[in-house]
Amino acid sequence: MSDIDEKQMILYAQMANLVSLILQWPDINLKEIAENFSKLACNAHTVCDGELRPLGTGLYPVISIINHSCLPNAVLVFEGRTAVVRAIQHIPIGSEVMISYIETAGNTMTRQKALIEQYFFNCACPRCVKMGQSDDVIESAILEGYRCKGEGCNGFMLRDSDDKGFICQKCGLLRDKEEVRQIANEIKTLSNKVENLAASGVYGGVHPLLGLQYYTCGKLEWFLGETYDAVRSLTKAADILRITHGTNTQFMKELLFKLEEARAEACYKEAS
Ligand SMILES: C[S@@+](CC[C@H](N)C(=O)[O-])C[C@H]1O[C@@H](n2cnc3c(N)ncnc32)[C@H](O)[C@@H]1O
Repeated sequence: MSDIDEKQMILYAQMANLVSLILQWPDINLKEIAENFSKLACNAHTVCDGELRPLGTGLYPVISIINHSCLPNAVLVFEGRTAVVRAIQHIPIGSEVMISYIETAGNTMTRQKALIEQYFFNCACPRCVKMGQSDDVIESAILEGYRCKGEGCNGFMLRDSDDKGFICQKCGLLRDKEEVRQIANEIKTLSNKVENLAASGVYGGVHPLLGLQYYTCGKLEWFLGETYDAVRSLTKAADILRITHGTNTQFMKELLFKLEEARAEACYKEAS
């Protein structure tokens, strides 16, 4: 038994014990409960909102028969509590529909670790088999993402709740407007690089995270008064996300509404 298996087994046994303590049933079968936790972990999916923020965990029997690939041909999204699988490329008859269980924007080592720890398998998808090759090394560098530049801190920067700037989730460092501008440029450069990779087939063409990156970038550009750039980014976001998310969700309606608003503002600016 590997260290990971042992750690997970201990965790499930502890969780089963907790259930037993809460329920206080005389004939409770601890082994069965621990096994059920283990089955749940392998078969459940994280329910997310339109912007892929996790809301909870759900068990969907039909969805749980779908295998994983880090280069999937379909995506799993949620419309409220309803799970929807959408093709993101043409899937020939007889080919397996595959979704990603994890964040595909991680580098190969990070993805492999996540899959082993939660799903107990070694992924041999077309991206994972390239581990260590030059393509994989370049991809890792691109996927490092935006990190806090605070001394000694490597936390991630996220938009703060007031939408005034970016705040590090680890050390609390706040970035001012000029730095937000730099971040927008970095995201744009990153998105363009990811788009180039997508075009070369590494991401399979359409990816919800790429669409969300354009969406974030468009909102930032709009916030900075760069309306034409915002229209361009929001249009790219809409082109991708209408495939991965459909057009009927509240999230997409908001995006399309923002795009219309940005277009109207751009027209007004041009006319005045
Ligand atoms: C949600 S289930 C998927 C359906 C499962 N293959 C079945 O037949 O019921 C998740 C489990 O399937 C297996 N699995 C999924 N994708 C895989 C892949 N690409 N390679 C190997 N095993 C995979 C792993 O054992 C994982 O824990």
